[in-house]
Parts: sequence; C-alpha cells; structure tokens
Amino acid sequence: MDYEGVDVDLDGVPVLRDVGFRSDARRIAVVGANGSGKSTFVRTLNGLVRPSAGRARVLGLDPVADGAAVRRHVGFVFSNPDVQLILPTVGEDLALSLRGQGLSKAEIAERVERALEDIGLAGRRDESAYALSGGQKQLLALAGVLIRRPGLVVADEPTAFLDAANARRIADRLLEQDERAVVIVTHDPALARRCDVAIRFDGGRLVDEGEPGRVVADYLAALP
Ligand SMILES: Nc1ncnc2c1ncn2[C@@H]1O[C@H](COP(=O)(O)OP(=O)(O)OP(=O)(O)O)[C@@H](O)[C@H]1O
Repeated sequence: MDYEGVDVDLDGVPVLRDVGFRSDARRIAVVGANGSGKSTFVRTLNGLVRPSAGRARVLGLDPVADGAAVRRHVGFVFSNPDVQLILPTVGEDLALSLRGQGLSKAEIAERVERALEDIGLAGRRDESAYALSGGQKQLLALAGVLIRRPGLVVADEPTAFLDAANARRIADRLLEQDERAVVIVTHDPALARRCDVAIRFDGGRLVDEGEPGRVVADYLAALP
C-alpha cells in the first residue's frame, strides 16, 4: 500500500486530509475514535471512495483508475453481514461469490463445501442464510469473500457484533493465511495487536503508525 497526500471530501465535507502511508506489512490494523476517518480510508482501498487529491496505490494499482482490477483482487467485509448476503440459502450465497471466475460446477461445489467446513457450517448448505445467528451470518459473509481467494481482504469492524468465541474465529480466519494480506478496522485492542502494523486516525488525519502494541497503548493513553 502506498499513499501520499490523500485528501477525501464527502458531500463537500473534508473527511480525510493529507494521508500518507507506505507499507508492505501483511496485516495492518486501523484504529482510532468514532468519526476519525477509518472507514473512509479503507473505502478508498478498493475505490468505493474516491480521493479528491493525492496518490493512492493498492497492490500496485490505482483503486479508481484500475477499479475493476482492484475489485478482483481486494475483498471487502463489512461489519453488518446483512448488506453482504444476497441469495436465500447458505450454499447459493457462497456459490454466487464464485460466479464469473470460470470454475466448473464441480469445482464450485467443492469450494463451497470446503468453505462451509472452514466456518463450522458444514452440512448446512441448503438452510436459509437469513435464519443464521448474527455471528454465523458474519462468518458466512467472510467466507463469501475468502472463497474468491483475494490477495487483500479489507474488513471494517468484522467482529463488532460477535461474542468472544465467534470474534476469535473470525480473527483467526482473517489472520491465518500467509498468502493473503489484510487491513482490519477495529475497536478491539486484542485484534489490533495481532496485526503486524497499526495505523491510527484522528480527526481525518493519519497520526501514528508502527508496532501495534505501542500504537494501541498510545491511543488508549490519549483517550479523555
Ligand atoms: N457522506 C458523508 N458526508 C459528509 N460527511 C461524512 C460522510 N460520510 C462520513 N462523513 C464524516 O466523516 C467522518 C469520518 O467518518 P468515518 O465513517 O470514516 O469514521 P470512522 O473512524 O470509521 O468512525 P466509526 O468508528 O464511528 O465507524 C465523520 O465525521 C463522518 O461524519
């Protein structure tokens, strides 16, 4: 990731100012107070939000100019899984994620089975996705992103609504793969500390970056 002097205005309001950050770290945590600009920043990573100034590169690509390519390589997990689940059954929803990838029916079925096992929902392929618990829906939404094997996963507060066991399960799934990079917005200090680097936003500016334990400790110490 390579950002230089990035500004973002939303509806005429300055939301991010002069964001500069360069890192090859595989796991990046994004911390900061409510309204500090974290979500806006991560939405620039796949072109959901367009900078009004500056230069942004993700996986060597410009998220706006190369939007289609970036979206093929960058998966996005939201904290509210309801915005991500589309088709009625668990299996159909996962299979939809694989459409357009040139896979055979057998390959899709196999990957869906494996993804379900991975999130502890094996055998529930034909059940209604809407009847799952909040935590299970979150796991399913995450599986729907991971099943495409993106090079970078961006997760915006992925554990916000989860109990401790499901929060750990989501964190494990996100962090465990060596070949996949992740950027995780989180208010959970323990999750941030499991990343390789943390960055902190304050008032729309990136004000700190470094070893997550230190960045989180300084952030917590600065709270009013
Ligand atoms: N469409 C918009 N128009 C104007 N201002 C906006 C818009 N979207 C967000 N903002 C403002 O931008 C600021 C940063 O919002 P953002 O959602 O990026 O913060 P955040 O750090 O992710 O917050 P939280 O932890 O509460 O999710 C906030 O003050 C918010 O009110």
